[in-house]
Amino acid sequence: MSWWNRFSSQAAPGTLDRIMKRKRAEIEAFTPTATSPNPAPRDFVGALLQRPSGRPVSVIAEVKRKSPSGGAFPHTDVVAVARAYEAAGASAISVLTDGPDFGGAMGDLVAVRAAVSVPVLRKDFLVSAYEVERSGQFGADAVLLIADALEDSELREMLDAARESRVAALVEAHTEAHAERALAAGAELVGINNRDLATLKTDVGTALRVMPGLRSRARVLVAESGLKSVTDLIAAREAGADAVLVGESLLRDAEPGRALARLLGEDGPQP
Ligand SMILES: O=P(O)(O)OC[C@@H](O)[C@@H](O)c1c[nH]c2ccccc12
Repeated sequence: MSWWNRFSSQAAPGTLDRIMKRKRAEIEAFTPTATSPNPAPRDFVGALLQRPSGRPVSVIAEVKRKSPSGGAFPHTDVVAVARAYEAAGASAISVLTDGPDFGGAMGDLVAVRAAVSVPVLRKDFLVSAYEVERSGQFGADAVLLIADALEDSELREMLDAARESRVAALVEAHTEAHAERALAAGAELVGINNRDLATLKTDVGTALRVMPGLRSRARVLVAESGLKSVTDLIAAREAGADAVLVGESLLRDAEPGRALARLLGEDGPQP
């Protein structure tokens, strides 16, 4: 890396910092709506632990219209893609609800949940217990919490809110230190993100290095980001993953459902 690149990447605020600033400003303007009863939650943990036979791991398949690292994806009908994922064997669907950076909306979560019967994860940059509760009211069976971006006290409050709302919480970390913070705060489901959300650089070795040290203490381990092949899934399984979270490599395909079937090793009838 040249001195200029090193200088400019240090000088520029990281992507995660930029998004979290926006999210923390948004929450102030967030007006509570009338609360509706939480619909019967679907069992996210059970879905990830019941690995269908013959598959290396359970897959949480993600829908998003764009991303800061990947640009725009060719599919805009996230409901159709979610249906195709379910038909191809996804154990759960991850729905990006952030608008500015991922082209999503809460309406996508509601529409996807109505269209599939597997559990649905709300993927966003949540900053408060109130948003966790509200996610459940909109039908999220699980929420993502990003340990690297939250204080310990926030993480605890949000985990409490998730338990009260009967919403599963997948706590994501990019480093071993943040994964330890997640466990200390009481997280049972831990995701290791191969992508550094500050620099957007992805190293699929990250989860493989960090997961073995967490295996005995996490109920569910998920390897996240940058996964493309059956080999990647087998490596994740061998490092202790129960599930993987995959978006981009499926969304780049003309047929994301077929791409998922291939990833699960089901490329048509076996001889
Ligand atoms: O599209 P990919 O590289 O397969 O990655 C999916 C998912 O892991 C990624 O979208 C993600 C992981 N953690 C996040 C936090 C916020 C936004 C997005 C993410």
